Amino acid sequence: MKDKLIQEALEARKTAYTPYSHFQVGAAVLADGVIYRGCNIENASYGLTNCAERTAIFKAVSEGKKKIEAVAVVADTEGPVSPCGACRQVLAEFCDSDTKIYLTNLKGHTEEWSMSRLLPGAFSAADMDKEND
Ligand SMILES: O=c1ccn([C@H]2C[C@H](O)[C@@H](CO)O2)c(=O)[nH]1
Ligand SMILES: [Zn+2]
Repeated sequence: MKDKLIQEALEARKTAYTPYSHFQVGAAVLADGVIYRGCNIENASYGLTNCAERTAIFKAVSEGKKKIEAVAVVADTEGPVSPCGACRQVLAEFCDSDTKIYLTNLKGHTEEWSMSRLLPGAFSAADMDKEND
């Protein structure tokens, strides 16, 4: 599944919309036996850009898949790509702490991370259980 997921992330990367940064990223998430692809989608208003990881997760969730079982991300980076903080938090919402996250680059330099390593101490719904007011 690891190789398949990375292959799908590479395919997804080809659809990236990056007229501003020209930095293409691809992601793929596995949910209930189905792989959802995502690419980064930029905007003339730069801050509205959506990363590849979030595109893939949002596609899965919008199809009713709220449990992500594995993730792959690829970009043309020196070493394995490093997801941004926003994507780490969004991944944490739908992954378990031991969910495997495959980070790689075009040379095939791949690292296998866990969700909890990618974002230690993620904010979660449990943090809101306490009475605040
Ligand atoms: O993990 C990452 C890091 C960056 N980007 C995108 C956002 C923007 O389009 C471009 C440059 O930051 O790369 C992703 O999609 N995922
Ligand atoms: Zn991101």
